[in-house]
This record gives sequence, C-alpha cells and structure tokens, in this order.
Amino acid sequence: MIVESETGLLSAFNEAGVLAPSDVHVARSVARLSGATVDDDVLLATALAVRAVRTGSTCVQLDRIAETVADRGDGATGDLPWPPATRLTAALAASELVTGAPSGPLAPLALAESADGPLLYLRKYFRQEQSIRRILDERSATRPTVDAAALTAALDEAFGAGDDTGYDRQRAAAALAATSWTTVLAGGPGTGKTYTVARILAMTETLLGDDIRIGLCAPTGRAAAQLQSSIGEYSRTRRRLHSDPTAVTVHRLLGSRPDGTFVRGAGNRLPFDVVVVDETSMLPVTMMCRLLESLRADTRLILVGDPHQLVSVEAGAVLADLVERDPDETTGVGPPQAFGSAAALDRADFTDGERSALTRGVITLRRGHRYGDRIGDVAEAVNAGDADRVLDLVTGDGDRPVTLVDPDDLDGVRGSVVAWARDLRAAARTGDARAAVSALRSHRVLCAHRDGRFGVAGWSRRILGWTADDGGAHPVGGAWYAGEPLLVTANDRAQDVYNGDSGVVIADGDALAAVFERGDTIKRLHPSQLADVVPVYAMTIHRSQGSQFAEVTVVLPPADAELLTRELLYTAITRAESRVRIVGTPDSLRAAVGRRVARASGLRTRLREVGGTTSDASGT
Ligand SMILES: Nc1ncnc2c1ncn2[C@@H]1O[C@H](COP(=O)(O)OP(=O)(O)OP(=O)(O)O)[C@@H](O)[C@H]1O
Repeated sequence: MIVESETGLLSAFNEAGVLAPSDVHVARSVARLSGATVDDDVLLATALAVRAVRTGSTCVQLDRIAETVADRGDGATGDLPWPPATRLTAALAASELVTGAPSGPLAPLALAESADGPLLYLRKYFRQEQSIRRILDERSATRPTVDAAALTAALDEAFGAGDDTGYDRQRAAAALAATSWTTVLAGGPGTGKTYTVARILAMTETLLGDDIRIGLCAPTGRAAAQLQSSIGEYSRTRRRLHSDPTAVTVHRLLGSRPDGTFVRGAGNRLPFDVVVVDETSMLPVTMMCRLLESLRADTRLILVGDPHQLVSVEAGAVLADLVERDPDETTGVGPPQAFGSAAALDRADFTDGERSALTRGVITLRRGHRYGDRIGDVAEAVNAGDADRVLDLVTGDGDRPVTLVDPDDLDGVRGSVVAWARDLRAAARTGDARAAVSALRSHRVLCAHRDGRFGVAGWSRRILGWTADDGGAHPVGGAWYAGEPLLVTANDRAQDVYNGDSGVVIADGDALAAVFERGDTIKRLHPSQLADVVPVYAMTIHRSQGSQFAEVTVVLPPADAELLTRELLYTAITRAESRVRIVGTPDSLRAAVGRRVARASGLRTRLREVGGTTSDASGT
C-alpha cells in the first residue's frame, strides 16, 4: 500500500514495496516525538529499523540492507536510491535520534559497531539485547560448586548404565547443567531433549535435595502441555519427582498482566532453583530479556530447543544466536573438573567447535531416537544448505524415506490421503479412541501458506474432494461427523486443549465425542466443551511445530515465495517419523534450501555503541 502524503526517499521505498505504510508512519512519529530535525537519510534508516522489527530482526545491518531486502523478495529493490552505508552511518552518528536532543535525553535509536558492521536499532531492542548479554555474562562468570563424586553418583542414578552404543551426550548434558548457571540444550527432533530434561531434574533433586523448586515453561500453551505430559509421565512411571513441577507458558511464569506488564522482574524475582524453558527457538527477544531479568543469580537455567526450527513471529532468534555466539567474544569460566570427569570428556566425540561451545554452556544432542536416520540425513543436508545433496537424496528410484513428488502427478499422495481418511473413519465409527488418534497421526499434509492454491485452503478443498469420492462424509452445515479431524485454534486452559492440538471426532454411544492424544493418555471432550476448533485436512508448517506424524506430505509454494526458507523446510521434514513426500519442483526445493530466515541481531558478537546516551551500552 502506498502512503499518498509521503514524498522523498520514504516515498520511493514505500512505492517499491520495501517499506509498509506502518513503517513510514512509525518512523515519522518517532522523529516528531523526539523533536529533532531529521534529514531524509536518517528518516529512511528509522523506517528501515521499524521494518526490521516487523520482519523479525532486532536491528538493521546497515551495510547489508539492500541485500537483506532483496533476499526476502520484498519489492523491486534494484533501482532504488539506496544511500551508501558510510553516509547513513555518519548521518545517524550525528543525529539527535541517536545522541539525544538538547531538550531531553530521548534517543529512540541506537547505533552500534559490531563484527557484522554497523547496526541500527530501535532503542528498546538495543536495551533488551544489552540486558540479555550482560545477564548471561554475569551468570557465566561463576559456576555452581558441585562435588565430582556426588555428581557422578547422581548421574548414575538418573541415567542408569546406558546402552554402551557410543558416547552418551545426554549424560554429558546433565553434567553440564549441574555445573553451569546457564545451559543451552540443543538438538533436532527425537534426539531426547525432553528425555534428558526429566533426568536432569531427577539428578538435581538428588544433588540439591527433594525440596528444590522447579519452574517449567514454554513459549506456547501447547508446548507447555506437552512438556508437562512428558515430565509427568517420567515422574509417574520412572522416578517420582518430589518437586512435582507444573509446566506453564513463559507469560504465565512471569505473571503477565492484561496491560502487557509483568509481575516478575528485577525487583521481584522468580523463586526457583531450576528453570527449564522448552521450545526456546520460539521465544522472542522481549520475553527472553524479561525472563533473564526475573531470575535469581543462583537459579540454574536450562534453555532447550532446536535452533534450526522456525523462530518466533516476533523479533529475535535468541536460541540460534546463543548457539552460534562467537566463542572469541564471550567471557566466562570454563567447565570445572567435576564436569570433565562426570561427563567422561576424555572419551567424548565432540568436535573442536563443540568443545568450545561447552565452555559457553551449549551442548547439542545428535543421535536420533525417534525416526530413521535417513530422514535425519535429508534434514542435515537442508541445514547445511547443500541443495545438490538434498536433491540427490530425494530423487531417483528405490525406497527413499523422503521423496520429491511432481505437483502434476499426485496419485501417490492421493492414495495416502484417502487411506488415511478411511482408517480414520473406520476407527472413529467403532468408537475406538486409541485407534482413531493413532490413525490421525499416521499422516498430515503441511503447507507453507494458509490461503491460495498451494496453501491450506486449496489443499483442504482438494482433500475433501478426494475423500468424498472415496465414500467419505460430506460435512453439512458445520455439523461434526465420526472421523472428522479437528484442529484447536485457541488456548483453552479450562479444558486443557491448546492452539495447534489436533483431535478426531468419534462415535460415543449414540452421540459424538472429540478425542485428543495427551502423552500416554487420551482426553475426551463433548462437542459443547470445545469453542475454537476447525476441521483439519491440511495445516500450516508454522502450526505443526512441536507435532509428530508417521508420514508427512509437504506442499512447497513456487520458488519465489518469500515464506519458502530452509527453516520452514527443515521444520516440515522433521515432523515425520518414517516418510516424507515433498510436493514441488526441483527449483522450489533448491530455493527453500538456499534461502535462510535472515534475522539480524547483535547478540552473536560484541557491540560498541556509537554516539549513544546510555552508560551501560559499551557491550563489555
Ligand atoms: N537414551 C535414550 N534411550 C532410549 N530412548 C530414548 C533415549 N533418548 C530418547 N529416547 C526416546 O526417544 C523419543 C524421543 O525423545 P524426546 O521426546 O525426549 O526427544 P526430543 O528431542 O524432546 O524431541 P522433540 O523435540 O520432537 O520433542 C522418546 O520416546 C524417548 O523416550
């Protein structure tokens, strides 16, 4: 959309589709409120900083703006009058928006030098990053005192003898968590992150006493419910956790108020000895900052997640930043001898890079415990950006776990979808809840977009047509039928169902019920108890995060679709346990592997503020 009243540089960038009207309006009001005189270059830079946050970054990399915008496919960027980075940087360094106006200290922008060149921030995000950096540095300046023999005994108790099929990174992760104030536990799906967290909690109770307080949380209600179910199952069936922790959303843990403020913060810290955050990749920078500010210095923090997955829709990719932080730029003391002996480091298979990451509290689990290694091979090639290898793995004859399907030849996909719907109906009509949820998770179609021919809407229509031809139900007027797959679209704590949960309608005597799988149990609800549900024949890859299906069909949009990224493809592929069909052309697959979610941030390297007003902003 075009802002009619706009002229000059802003107008050109708005008309080209680089700046949205909101970027222009916010930049104008930032300039007006500060009372500063602002030239065209500075105004453009301000609008680009607003745009950066809108597109998920915390800052603009000033010497890469044109490339970043072009990478995203935003508008026609080639002919635009991009000001050179040196001119922009000089104008910003002298601008009152950065230095503060004589009339007052209000400086809505922050400019910093970094290894990635000059970075421009809206000051709020600069402060948040600085706060995260400072707290993490303070936390890594010391380590908890742990007795080596006690640690080894606690690990033996929590992990048992092991299966002796290689070095046990899960045990090493627990040893790291015992000897660090902050631990990042990374790994792909099914590498046993949750399995390890349960044992870390058991080990911590052994080391610190049964009366410790544990905070469990995740960015979404659904991820919190899943964490609760896994830890609850461990506590019920393997070893009772005396602290009996309850998982909640990060918002709830911090006591979010309706006005957007939080009960918890630097002046009112969380009471826990251990805090675990699951699915940390989805945590935006604002929440990470608030969480860190709310922790006592002697609380062990364990951040769990898969840094290759899609990130939060809000600004920031903090988990990936922490995993990829420049080792030369971080401070802190290395792991103590207790870690080395308890983790049997002398027998470890860590690379040099991984050993250096250990000193920053970062450990990555690599061995898949859930799906065939061959899906893992494709996922790894996607992460490595190796499109040739990905294409090699997914094309050609033979039984391949991941295959590329020609969009004009959908017979195989149709066969799978029809069989899925048939199994679902058969189980649902007999009222067999367990068989129905198992049929439900046997297959899922995932799309990048919600709307359009390649999106959820188009594919849902197509699938309904296929299943109707096969004798499936024609849903009439929104009435439920046995065998209908459902998707929950809003959190409902009272019923313990969350946005993104899927369930299925089954016969329940003469009536119908909706059933949902919750760990090893099944939740049964009457239709009247469910407010926000829709039928689900296909879902977006974003929504599928945290779910697993036996087979997955991934529909790729055309190669030039902005949403089509490596992270999106990786997330989609790794939803499957045994088989993936990718519907798309070799071109769209190459485009997906080649395009990364580019999120600029200053967290990976040291920063030096330029012309700023804050005394704590040196980044040292
Ligand atoms: N060391 C192990 N020995 C036996 N089974 C294991 C081990 N580690 C994990 N598993 C099993 O593998 C499966 C996947 O583990 P888990 O759910 O902890 O993985 P995850 O990394 O949390 O996956 P996701 O990110 O998809 O939630 C579970 O059934 C778990 O019990």
